[in-house]
Amino acid sequence: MAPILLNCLGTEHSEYIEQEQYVKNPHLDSMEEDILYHFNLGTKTHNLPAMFGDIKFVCVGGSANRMRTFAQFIHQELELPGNVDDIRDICEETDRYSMYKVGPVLSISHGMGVPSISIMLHELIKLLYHARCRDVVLFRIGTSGGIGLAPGTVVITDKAVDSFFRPQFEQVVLGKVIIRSTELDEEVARELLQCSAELSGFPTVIGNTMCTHDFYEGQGRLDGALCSFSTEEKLEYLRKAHEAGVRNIEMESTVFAAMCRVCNLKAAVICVTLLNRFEGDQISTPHDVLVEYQSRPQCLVAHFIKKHLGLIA
Ligand SMILES: O=P(O)(O)O[C@@H]1C[C@H](O)[C@@H](CO)O1
Ligand SMILES: O=c1cc[nH]c(=O)[nH]1
Repeated sequence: MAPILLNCLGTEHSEYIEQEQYVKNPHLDSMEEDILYHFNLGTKTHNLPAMFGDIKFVCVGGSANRMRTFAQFIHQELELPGNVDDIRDICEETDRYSMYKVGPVLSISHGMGVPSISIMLHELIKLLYHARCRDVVLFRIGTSGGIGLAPGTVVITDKAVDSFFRPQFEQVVLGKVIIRSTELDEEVARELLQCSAELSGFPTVIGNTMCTHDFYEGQGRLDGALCSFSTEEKLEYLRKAHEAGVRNIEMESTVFAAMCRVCNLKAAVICVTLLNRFEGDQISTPHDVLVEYQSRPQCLVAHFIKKHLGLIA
């Protein structure tokens, strides 16, 4: 079955794709009410422009605790009034995602894997649309497995690629495969690299990020409950990935890049590497070291936000 190319290589099939607004769905305008079910928010029950209209930066990451920590960190970094312990989870009545708003910054968890982040992104992008937000930049701040990098290195994604090293995301819609491009905003990536040079606290590189649909077999690990390949086959695959410019592996970047791109949202993926996959599969680094590693993408993004808000030169 031939795939449909949507917003890939300049191919546009629908006029609405070309509109500048964030949502790309002609059906939304005729709905009386839009319930963002997994956020427990809605257009009739909440005044979304009043609650979220000033959002300029959205940071997303897998874990609810990480995103609460980030909200508290950015509150301190922006020197906002009030107590960090009072920052509350806007989605506390659902247990799907956590969401924190700190001044112009929204911090949201997305769980693990493409389906989980994809549902979150549909509702987030509609939220930004209903709230009439403008000029929003999205960041995924995550963890990953590195390829040929020292653990703790931060990778700013150039292109998000699939398991065949292709810069694309495939979505099955009505039984047909739709392919979307996964290119990210080059300027934001360059600015983030510059932020890293200014902070000079940890190694940072720009490289391709491979997004898989599994942590174990899908990432060529030998330590899952199932494994059908040899150590040599694993290493050959990782070597091929490295040759294709892949520097880290995680599980959300392709759909994140694709949805942001179609919806005219500037976006970046910044993931710290927890291990060098040429050297092993198990994550045996002590907890306190992992916590410090996870803070690195947060520091980079906080620096970027402070520069954009004019708080630092
Ligand atoms: O944002 P996180 O750190 O959750 O991203 C990676 C990819 C998977 O979701 C998860 C696997 O451990 O970590
Ligand atoms: O190896 C790793 C580490 C974190 N997240 C992943 O998806 N893979």
